Amino acid sequence: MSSPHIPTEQWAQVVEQTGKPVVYKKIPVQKPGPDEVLVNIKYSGVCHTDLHAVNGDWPLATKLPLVGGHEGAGVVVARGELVNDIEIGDYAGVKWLNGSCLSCSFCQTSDEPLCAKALLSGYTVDGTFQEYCIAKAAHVARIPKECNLEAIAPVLCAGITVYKGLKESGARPGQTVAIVGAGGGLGSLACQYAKAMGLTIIAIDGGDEKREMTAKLGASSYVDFMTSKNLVGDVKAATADGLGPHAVILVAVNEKPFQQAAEYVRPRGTVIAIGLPAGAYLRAPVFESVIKMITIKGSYVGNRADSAEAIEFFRRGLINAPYKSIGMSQLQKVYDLMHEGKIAGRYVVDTSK
Ligand SMILES: NC(=O)c1ccc[n+]([C@@H]2O[C@H](COP(=O)([O-])OP(=O)(O)OC[C@H]3O[C@@H](n4cnc5c(N)ncnc54)[C@H](O)[C@@H]3O)[C@@H](O)[C@H]2O)c1
Ligand SMILES: [Zn+2]
Ligand SMILES: [Zn+2]
Repeated sequence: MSSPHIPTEQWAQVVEQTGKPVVYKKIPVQKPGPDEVLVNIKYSGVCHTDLHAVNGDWPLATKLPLVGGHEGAGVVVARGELVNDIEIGDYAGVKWLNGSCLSCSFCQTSDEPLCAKALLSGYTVDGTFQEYCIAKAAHVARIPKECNLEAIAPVLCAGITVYKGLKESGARPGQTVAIVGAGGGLGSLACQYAKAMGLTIIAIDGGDEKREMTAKLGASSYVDFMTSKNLVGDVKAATADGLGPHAVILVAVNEKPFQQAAEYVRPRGTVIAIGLPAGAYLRAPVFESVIKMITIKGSYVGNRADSAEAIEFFRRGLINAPYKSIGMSQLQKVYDLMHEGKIAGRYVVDTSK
């Protein structure tokens, strides 16, 4: 394939100052290093993590100025001289894990997200809210040509993360999982992955739009956290025997549900914390946790194999989560809606607009 034309300047959304609106402006296109690729990002999903980065509310500093975004789907347009397993013209995805050292004990044992030297797209290195983004070739997601780049973008963080979380929960086909924050970006994908895995789903979120959406995505019941007078009782009551769900996937952005899950999870059940509300703590009653033999775990994105598997579920047509499209120039509007909790599903930005 002949080399594509690569401009020297491009449009990007830049965080110049934490806590301030993002700035839509032209910035230079970078050149990939020896072990990197340059991906012409066509579409990027907007994850709540991007909003945490803009707000600077996590105990981990971002680079500044910063180009956010880590659900970027596009086409490889250049590669460094050491890269020989991905071709110019291939579809590729830039994920949260932009790169890792590949040689520490975590990288060696497929726990790359735990690498102390991990590079994080849209956080410690520039991400996908630009037309051309750099990523380490080893970590770039391989996307089959038959996949729609717009629809697959949310899989690159939300999909991979919830797929990994569901696996970490140990829930088996036929068992019940509660998805907390089911109407959001991660939650809507969690509904689809859980359905594909043969799990019964209790969706927990707020409002009727999310109730209707999660029902379409495969949830068999819905508990509205905004109107429920006894959330713990309502979640338990949503299981056939009233003993609670086998697993709980926490993808909400508030602390409260992180303090309730241990109370309604089934004896021997597992609570998986994925959402990262600022300054929040998990809470569990010691007595019940012990006599119910509960497991509580964190789950953080996924490794390269998890990523490939999550993409394969999508390629097979098992994952159809709703998304709304908008030009990248409108990114701040998406953040404003997200801040208000008004987004059902995911927003995907088109970098050409
Ligand atoms: N662990 C990881 O690897 C990982 C990866 C990606 C994102 N995240 C984090 O996951 C969180 C969710 O991200 P997102 O993009 O899906 O956000 P989102 O804003 O799209 O969705 C969050 C959902 O939580 C719901 N919610 C709020 N309070 C709730 C409550 N009390 N009970 C039930 N639902 C409630 C909201 O209504 C919303 O639908 C963020 O904190 C993000 O940073 C973690
Ligand atoms: Zn994310
Ligand atoms: Zn490492």
